[in-house]
Amino acid sequence: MSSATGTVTVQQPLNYRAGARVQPADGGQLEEVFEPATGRVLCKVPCSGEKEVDLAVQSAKAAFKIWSQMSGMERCRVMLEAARIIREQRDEIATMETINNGKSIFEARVDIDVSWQCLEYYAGLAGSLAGEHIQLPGGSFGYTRREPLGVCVGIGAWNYPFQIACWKSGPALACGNAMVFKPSPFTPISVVRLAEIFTEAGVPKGLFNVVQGGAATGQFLCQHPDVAKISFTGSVPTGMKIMEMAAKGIKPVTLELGGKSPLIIFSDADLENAVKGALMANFLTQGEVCCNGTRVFVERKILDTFTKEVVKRTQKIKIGDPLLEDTRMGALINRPHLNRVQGFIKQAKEQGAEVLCGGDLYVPDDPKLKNGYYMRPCVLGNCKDDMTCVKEEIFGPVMAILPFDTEEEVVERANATKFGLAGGVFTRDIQKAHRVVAALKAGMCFINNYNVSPVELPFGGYKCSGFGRENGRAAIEYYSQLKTVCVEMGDVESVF
Ligand SMILES: NC(=O)c1ccc[n+]([C@@H]2O[C@H](COP(=O)([O-])OP(=O)(O)OC[C@H]3O[C@@H](n4cnc5c(N)ncnc54)[C@H](O)[C@@H]3O)[C@@H](O)[C@H]2O)c1
Ligand SMILES: C[N+](C)(C)CCCC=O
Repeated sequence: MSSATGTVTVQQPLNYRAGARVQPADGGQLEEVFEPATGRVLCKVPCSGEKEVDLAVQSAKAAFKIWSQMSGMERCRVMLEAARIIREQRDEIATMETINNGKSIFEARVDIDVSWQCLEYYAGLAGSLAGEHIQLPGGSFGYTRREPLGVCVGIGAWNYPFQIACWKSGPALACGNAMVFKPSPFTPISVVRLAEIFTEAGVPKGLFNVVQGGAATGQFLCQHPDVAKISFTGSVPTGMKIMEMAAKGIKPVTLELGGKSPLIIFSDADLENAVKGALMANFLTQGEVCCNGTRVFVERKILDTFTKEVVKRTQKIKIGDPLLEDTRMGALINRPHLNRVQGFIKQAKEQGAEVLCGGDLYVPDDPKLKNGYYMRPCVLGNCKDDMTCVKEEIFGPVMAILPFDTEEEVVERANATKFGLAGGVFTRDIQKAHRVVAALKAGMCFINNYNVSPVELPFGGYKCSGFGRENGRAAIEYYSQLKTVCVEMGDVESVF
């Protein structure tokens, strides 16, 4: 694949089954895949039908028999090798991600680093997965075994295509499972590279398969009788459908869904860090980040100073060709999504919010970028809690600033949402910081920073933002099951 913006075409098949790229056995409708930076079509991908989904699941089932019998240490070695290859190919994979997603190359490299770190982390855990030994009366005893689930399905969103696949396959494979992964039809490219890397590293052929397609393909996967678990990253409405399908087969699910997270800035915060934190909380990946702190509550005493500084720095964000080293904001994922984000800004204005900066379309000077999906990052002032822009997930570069007066008031307002993915607080008062995060109804809270993602820390939501956890030791619980064995050392005392 050539690597300059506007020059790429993707020709190889993007399904991956039994250790090789394949055309789907029953590929139906063709999905056009766009390069967000230019609006060009990168390729057309056939959506996998029921037959291809079944072949992928059967391929995973066969590999599961081998992989699940290997020791944790053997699995560890293979996963470490996969992590090493990703590290070695970091720039190439990051370039693919940027071309398909539109995010800056600077950020894509960070995503790839987080990806190999995730595989390394779970490789490290694989060798120490163990149960317990429990003594019982008369010398009898019991023990528990941590066993894999079987074939797990991963369904991903388009904002972190490679990273999401690693966050799911890392713990799944470490626990001895196989996986069939379906990326978003908007970003089908980089995950196939991950599949190749796993094979190169030495996983049994078929252990990690990729099927391409949209909702229909996803449904075939979720409904397949040989699938043991579904791990989904995406929107709340799709999450509900996934849960309904999983319920029919009593399949466990992990749901990583949307958010509308609060970021609370107290007047005693280090202003420089708070401003940087607010930008990190809103403008990574063009604002298309599930855990973004898009409701920025600012203590009234510092509202003007904080807002002025945030606006000044937001206006300086370098937008443009995402493959250029100094670009910090690339293109949104596609035209309909850009229009949707613009619609939210229009509605915000109608409802009385003030656009303090940005929000308009951005047309780069470079002629090859003129059909790309760019907009200027936006800061909204004069926001009220009941405005649509404050209640709904926009999933674009739009920050809403809301003043507050007391701790009690801001905690109540921060929690007044159906979502509960993340939250953040900036203050120098350590007791206040811990008190506030303890009161926030959110799964991932940050104190004096935002949107950092160490793989050692569990990540996941409360309320409508989902359940189950990715990353950290916690994810092991969601990719394994516990078998209890009760061992009698004496004679059977029968009641009959
Ligand atoms: N919590 C997290 O970790 C996290 C991370 C990234 C994105 N997200 C959320 O994802 C959303 C944006 O992503 P999106 O637009 O790709 O979400 P989406 O729900 O439209 O799609 C997500 C995935 O589900 C598939 N899908 C759609 N309908 C399906 C169905 N009926 N059955 C099975 N699969 C189906 C899609 O093809 C895609 O692969 C946002 O709400 C964002 O907050 C959450
Ligand atoms: C890596 N981040 C920035 C924490 C994002 C995690 C995935 C959410 O969309």
